[in-house]
Amino acid sequence: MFLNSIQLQHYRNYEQLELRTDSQVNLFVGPNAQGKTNLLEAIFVLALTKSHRTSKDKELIGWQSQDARIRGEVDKRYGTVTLDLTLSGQGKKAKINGLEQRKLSDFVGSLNVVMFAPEDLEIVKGTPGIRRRFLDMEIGQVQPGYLHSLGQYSKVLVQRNNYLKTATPGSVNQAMLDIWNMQLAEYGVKIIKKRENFIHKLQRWAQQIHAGITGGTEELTIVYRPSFETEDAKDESVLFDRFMIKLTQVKDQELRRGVTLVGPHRDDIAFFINGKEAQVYGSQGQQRTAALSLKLAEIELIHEEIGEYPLLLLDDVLSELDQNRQTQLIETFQNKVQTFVTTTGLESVNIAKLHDSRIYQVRDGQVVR
Ligand SMILES: Nc1ncnc2c1ncn2[C@@H]1O[C@H](COP(=O)(O)OP(=O)(O)OP(=O)(O)O)[C@@H](O)[C@H]1O
Repeated sequence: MFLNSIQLQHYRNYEQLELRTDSQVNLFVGPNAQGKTNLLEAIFVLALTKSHRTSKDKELIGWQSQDARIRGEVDKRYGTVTLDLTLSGQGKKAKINGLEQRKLSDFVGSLNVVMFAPEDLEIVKGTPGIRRRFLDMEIGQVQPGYLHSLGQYSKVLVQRNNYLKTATPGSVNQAMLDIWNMQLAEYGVKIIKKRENFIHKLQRWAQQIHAGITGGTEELTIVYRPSFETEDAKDESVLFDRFMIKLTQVKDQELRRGVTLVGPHRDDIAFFINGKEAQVYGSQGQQRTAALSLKLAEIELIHEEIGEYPLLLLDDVLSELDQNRQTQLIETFQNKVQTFVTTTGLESVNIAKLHDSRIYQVRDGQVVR
């Protein structure tokens, strides 16, 4: 897919912006704190309705304004679509070709993006919460229904946790807990199945790409770590039963601690390089290469799932990659993936390798071609 243009209104430090983005590679150059990341973030938000760096939508709205608007015109396989997203204190409104979407999950997936930013190193070395967020964002883009199951699961989880906080082993209303358990397991199993499937496919691509970057010296493996045994579960009903059994087993512990201890909200994934866990034993360079392989794998996976390539957003990462990894990255996206790159200086970018590129200067919320 190809983003022809982007318009912003009251988005962070952009009062008004209308920008044609008709090159394959779009380089945004400027000193710190001018709005380079804000622009990439806006494209990301148009795709996922959420920012990659904050969960508070209020932060995205210009300080002097009540709402922020993002509009993008996207060429897709079957035609051109105009996407509109409005963020305000009252929530979000999304339109496709002027038609308001009843559910945001119907809008997500109209534009697909893969963002690679310095903080993505945290997917390998950070907390499980960061990895779950990564999974949810990526699966949500390509699997219709995933975000809906996730939303339903979260609602049940909040209610169940509220109940566990007040109940004690002596006063528990088992009938009520059973209802929550069944709902939790019903939505939870759907999430687990989709995560398993996604990781399986991602690992196939990531392994191949990682071997390419490291000249075949490193083998990357991605392992799903659910909060209960899911292996060899033939179908969803087996998983459902295992989930319910596990909830029964931890019931007393949950009542003591006042929190739900089993389910996809406690899942994790682990990365292994040549059989050793990267989070524990990997060097900074190995972790960075693993994160890069993961992002490049995502590009291929999205292509496999939806039949077209996503946009690639590279926020301030080219300068951090050595020539070998930069070349690998450029060769992966060259000619097939429209790319948006931010950098403070062009000296670290191997411009000679880029075809059809355009340079934009970013200064204080203004962009000049
Ligand atoms: N809601 C907002 N309203 C207005 N301005 C904002 C808002 N949020 C952030 N800003 C401003 O945006 C600027 C930061 O922009 P951005 O994060 O895009 O920087 P950048 O150009 O990518 O710089 P760096 O190279 O340091 O990453 C800061 O000046 C900040 O004050």
